[in-house]
Amino acid sequence: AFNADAVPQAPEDPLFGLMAAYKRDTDPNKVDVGVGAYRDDNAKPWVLPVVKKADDLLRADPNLNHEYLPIAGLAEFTTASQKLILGADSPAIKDKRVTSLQTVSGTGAVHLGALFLSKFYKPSSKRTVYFSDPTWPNHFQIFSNVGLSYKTYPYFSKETRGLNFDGVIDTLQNADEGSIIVLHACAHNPTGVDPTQEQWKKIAEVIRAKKHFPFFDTAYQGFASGDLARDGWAIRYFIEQGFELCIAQSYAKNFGLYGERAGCFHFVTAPSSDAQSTVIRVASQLAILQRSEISNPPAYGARIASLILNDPTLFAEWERDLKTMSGRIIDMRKALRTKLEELGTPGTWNHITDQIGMFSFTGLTEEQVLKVREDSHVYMTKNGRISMAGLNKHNIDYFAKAVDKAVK
Ligand SMILES: Cc1ncc(COP(=O)(O)O)c(CN[C@](O)(C(=O)O)[C@@H](O)C(=O)O)c1O
Repeated sequence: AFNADAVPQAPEDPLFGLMAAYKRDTDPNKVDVGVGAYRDDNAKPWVLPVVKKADDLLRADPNLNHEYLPIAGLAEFTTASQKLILGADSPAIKDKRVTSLQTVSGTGAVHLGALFLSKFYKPSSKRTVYFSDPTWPNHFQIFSNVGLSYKTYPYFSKETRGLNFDGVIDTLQNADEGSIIVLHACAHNPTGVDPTQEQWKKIAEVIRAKKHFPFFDTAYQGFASGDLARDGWAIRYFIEQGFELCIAQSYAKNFGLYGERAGCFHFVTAPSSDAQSTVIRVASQLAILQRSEISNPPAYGARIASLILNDPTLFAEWERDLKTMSGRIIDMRKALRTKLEELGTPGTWNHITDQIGMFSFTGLTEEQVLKVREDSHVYMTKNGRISMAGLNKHNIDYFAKAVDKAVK
């Protein structure tokens, strides 16, 4: 007998709880700056025009069916995904040192990587995973679920509201040799603070010196700078430096395929004479894990993304759609900073425009976050993160006044 009555109540997921609370709120002025999902200037979800076009093409295909995909997913999708994040001229692709599997979005890729490492990365010795503090909250439970213990490296400086670079370096320097280091490739969630290229080079030096293993999580390529190659710079630099690493790649945001769960996992091995046979063995073990977890990944989102990634005209249109999203977010950053400065809201607000990507780490305290929710029906995560795409011409004045009221 199971005695399910012994199962304890789990806490509600903070983010999905916030989304549900927002949906329940009937106040006409309510503002959702919670979930990291793009909204247009009317606070509506935005189906990228290029995704609509790809959808029409897909539905017009008379050979379209609902057969299983291979365990590793749609090959034209994973191949195109490698080129997108590594660069078409990547030495890792040329040397066939990378293997990729289509996953259940970014979460599935982080999980598959964590599961693989828990089984094969220095299994006989103590392994520690390091996350930035703060990080995407789901990182903790994904890695704990596969039995890997974790610590954090300081990442955000409250004083400068920028990167605590010394904190990063010192902690990685003093971490046990050969730790797994989870790094946000660009548009850090939740802080919107990224290392400069010079700082990335120093971080790579420490990771090399300590024989750490880099695990990149990229969920916002194209959102940080609006330029896909630039947003992939850190990963490409590490590859140039010859690192062996993992990459979890989400297409939720940059294709707006949130609920279709389109993503990819890449394992890159270091240059060596038997790199290709290593990658083939790694691929075989990843396939066994994927088979037991999901058997094979969902087809629709990958087909849409693959059509766009593999067609130069659609790709160019996608880049324009990306600029529409990243451009509107930047406009909202400028507008919000200006409004808060005009209101004389206590504190400085340059970090709203200094930070990049989808989120702003406002600096609001937990009680101010609760206050802005109770008084003004504004929904942001309790760490003070706001998803800039939740703001628009119609609500930004109201939002700025709500923050001003909570902070004063
Ligand atoms: C750093 C990071 N990595 C991976 C993911 C997973 O994304 P998916 O599985 O949908 O591809 C997110 C999404 N994080 C959120 O945008 C966020 O609001 O933080 C939200 O979708 C979430 O799941 O929490 C993320 O921010």
